[in-house]
Amino acid sequence: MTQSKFKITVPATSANIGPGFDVLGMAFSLYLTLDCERLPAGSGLKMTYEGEGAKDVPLVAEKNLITKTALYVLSTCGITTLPPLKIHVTNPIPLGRGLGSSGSAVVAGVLLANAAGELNLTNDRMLDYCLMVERHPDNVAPALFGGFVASFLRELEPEELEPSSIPRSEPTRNGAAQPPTPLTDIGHYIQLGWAKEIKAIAVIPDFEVATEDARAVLPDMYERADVIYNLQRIAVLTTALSRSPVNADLIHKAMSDKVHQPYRKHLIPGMSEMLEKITPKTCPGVVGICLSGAGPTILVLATENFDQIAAAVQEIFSRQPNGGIKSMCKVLDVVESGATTEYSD
Ligand SMILES: Nc1ncnc2c1ncn2[C@@H]1O[C@H](COP(=O)(O)OP(=O)(O)OP(=O)(O)O)[C@@H](O)[C@H]1O
Ligand SMILES: N[C@@H](CCO)C(=O)O
Repeated sequence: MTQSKFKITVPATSANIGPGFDVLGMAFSLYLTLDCERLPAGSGLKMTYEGEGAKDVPLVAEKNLITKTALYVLSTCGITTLPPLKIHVTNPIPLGRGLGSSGSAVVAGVLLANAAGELNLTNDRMLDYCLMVERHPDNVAPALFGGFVASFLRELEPEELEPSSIPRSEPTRNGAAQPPTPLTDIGHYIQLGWAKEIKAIAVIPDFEVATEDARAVLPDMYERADVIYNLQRIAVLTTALSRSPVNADLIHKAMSDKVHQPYRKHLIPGMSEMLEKITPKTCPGVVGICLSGAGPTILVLATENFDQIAAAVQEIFSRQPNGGIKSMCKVLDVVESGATTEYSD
C-alpha cells in the first residue's frame, strides 16, 4: 500500500580526511531532512525550505539539486514528473563549506525518487545514481551508507563522463549531449572501523569555496614521490583510526597530505598555520587535522578538550589579514547509520 507520508534523513559528511583525496569520507551527526507528504493528483509540487541556504536555494523542481536529481532518476525509469508532493526541507549543513552539502542533497534526491516513484532501488543502484550526479564517491558513499567509508569508481568511458542531460552538483565546464542512460556498477565501497572515542570538530569559516573552484587549482599530474607519500599514509590511517586506545601521534602524522591540501592552501587563509600548529603535542586531545572536503572547513579529530581545540583554530582564522575571518564550530559524532527513509500513515 502506498503510504502518504515519509521522511528522508541524510547525514552531512567530510571527505578526503588528509591523504584520502576522493577516497575516504565519514558521516556526521548533522542531518538534512525532507518531510514529504503525497498530495491529490493535479496538486503539483509544494516545496518549502528552512536552514542553511534558505535565501539562495531555488524551490523549483527543475532547478533545486534535490528535486532535479529525483527527476533524473525517475526519468531513467520512464517517469517524467515528480508525483504531487509537499516537501519541507530542513538543512543545517552549511553550503559550499566542505561538509558535503551537495552530496547529501544528491543522496536525498535519489531517496526521494525511490520513495515517491516506489522504485525499490537497491543500495548499490542508489549509489550508482548518486555517482551519476556527484562524481566523487567520498561524500555520497558515507552519506548513503554511514560511518567511515573508503570508495572508488570504476573507470568510465569518455562518452559516459559528461552526459549533459544528467544534473550535476557542480556546473560542468563542458558537456556533450547524451541520453540519461543509468550506468551500472559505478561505485564500490567498504565501511571501515572507527574508534568511537574520536569525535570530529568542524570549524566552519564564514566564506564559501565551491568544490568546482577547489578542484580547478589541482594539478593534472603528480610526482611519484607525492603519490607514494599519500599511499603510505592512507594505508596506515584507515587502520589507525579503528584502533583503541587511539595512537594520536601516528594518526596525526598519517593525516598529512601532498595531493590536494598544498594546492588549496591559498583558498583558505590560515590553513597552513593550523596544520602546522594544531598537533597532539600543542593541543592535548588532538588526534589529527585536515581540510574537510574541498574546504574551507577545517576538520580536527579529537578525543577531549573540544572547546579549547576549536578555539585554537578559530583564533588563527580571527587574525587573518583584512579584519580576520569569523567562524563557527560544531562538535560532531561520526555516525554508523547513513541515509534513511521512514514511512508513516
Ligand atoms: N540542501 C540543498 N538543496 C539544494 N541545493 C543544495 C543543497 N545543499 C547544497 N546544494 C547545492 O550544492 C552547492 C554546494 O556544493 P559544493 O560541492 O560546492 O559544496 P559542498 O558540497 O558543501 O562541499 P564539499 O563537496 O567540499 O563537501 C550549493 O551551492 C547548492 O547549489
Ligand atoms: N574529494 C572531493 C570532495 C569534495 O566534494 C574534493 O576534495 O574535491
